[in-house]
Amino acid sequence: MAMAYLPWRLAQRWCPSSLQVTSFPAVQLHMNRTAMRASQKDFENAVNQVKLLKKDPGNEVKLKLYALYKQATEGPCNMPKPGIFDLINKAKWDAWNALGSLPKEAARQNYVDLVSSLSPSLESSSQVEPGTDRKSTGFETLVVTSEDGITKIMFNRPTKKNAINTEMYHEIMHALKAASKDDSIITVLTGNGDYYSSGNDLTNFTDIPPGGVEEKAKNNAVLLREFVDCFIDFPKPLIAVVNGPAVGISVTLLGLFDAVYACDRATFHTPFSHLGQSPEGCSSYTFPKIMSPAKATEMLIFGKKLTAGEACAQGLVTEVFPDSTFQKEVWTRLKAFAKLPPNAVRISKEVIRKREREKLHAVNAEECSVLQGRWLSDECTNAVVNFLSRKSKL
Ligand SMILES: CCCCCCCCCCC/C=C/C(=O)SCCNC(=O)CCNC(=O)[C@H](O)C(C)(C)COP(=O)(O)OP(=O)(O)OC[C@H]1O[C@@H](n2cnc3c(N)ncnc32)[C@H](O)[C@@H]1OP(=O)(O)O
Repeated sequence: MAMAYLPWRLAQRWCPSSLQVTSFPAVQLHMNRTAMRASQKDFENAVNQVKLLKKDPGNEVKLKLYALYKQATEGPCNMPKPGIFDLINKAKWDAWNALGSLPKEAARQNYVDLVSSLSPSLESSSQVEPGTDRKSTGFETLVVTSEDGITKIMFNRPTKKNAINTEMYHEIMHALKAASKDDSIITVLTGNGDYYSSGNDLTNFTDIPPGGVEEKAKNNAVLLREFVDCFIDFPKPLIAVVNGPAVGISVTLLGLFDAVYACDRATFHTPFSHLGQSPEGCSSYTFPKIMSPAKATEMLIFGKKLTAGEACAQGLVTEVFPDSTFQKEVWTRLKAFAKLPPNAVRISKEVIRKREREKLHAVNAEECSVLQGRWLSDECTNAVVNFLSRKSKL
């Protein structure tokens, strides 16, 4: 406990051989780049790099570095457990012991990965400009940034109302997997421009592979299931900052978020029947639980569009803010959340989610299987053709 608030200089003193750190449970820390193996030289460079860090990475990270260093150099924790009043050494022992039997090679790699994420010069795929937040590169459809303990994943196809094309599905999965392993405390999804997201990009239906529509529908059912699984299994608090209207899958997924903040301009619309489709994102299970079966029916079957205020009254939205102050108010709040003790936050999320995880996976599998059939129906085909030929809009 006291550890978490130790000043940087003081913390350095109790870290053996300058500053070594690392990971927590193997789940959290495991390799970013599984195919790669850090050499002894990479590891030594990373150890030296840590000494050059200009900014205090925080005690949580330092503990991780300590544990990974010990694991990489000495193997599994071999020290007697310190007494409960020896707070600092106990925290270090806990961090090291939590790595269990993680192989030295994996610990070395995790150490190098962690240092890379703190130090721009070691990581070619992440760009850190002095004085600004860390901004990911390599995404075509998203802007991903990490700052103040918050990883922000922003849909970035504003001219298409942030419709989710196949590339974006893949990039969101990639960004979520990276966020689950980075040092942020919470992860936020939001949209660039006037929409949060207009849901599935309807042009996803037009590119038919040589195997025909059946094969396309099958592949997309697999993709969708994998995509929704990433939300079910996400280990940190996931927060939606709904900056404007939301449609389809961008609405249904909200039932898997831990908090949803919306501006008063936002609307929530799931016109599945109009599109000849059926609910996904586990909404056939989460929505009736959140808002009562009858209210869920109005949305998911009859396509009733809710205002932000209505969605809040029905429990889908946590709180609504005036558009004029939305960003300022919400981000102030999120920054305060991100200062909470990381382990407590993560553990609480796990306690809440674990009761439902198995059920959610089963619901997801079933919804995707039903949708696979729907995508091959005339009702769905006609709706998509109508939209693409501009005969209909929501
Ligand atoms: C064989 C099987 C393949 C299946 C692949 C599926 C993979 C997983 C599927 C998961 C299931 C998900 C379901 C859903 O999300 S259902 C909801 C789908 N969304 C919609 O139906 C919304 C359609 N869009 C609209 O009705 C309007 O665009 C909207 C009301 C959102 C905004 O209207 P407005 O007049 O303000 O703006 P424009 O229409 O001019 O839009 C600007 C440009 O953006 C394009 N746009 C917007 N939304 C979409 C979209 N969802 N898909 C594709 N394109 C979209 C629009 O066409 C405009 O483009 P242009 O400027 O180029 O004309």
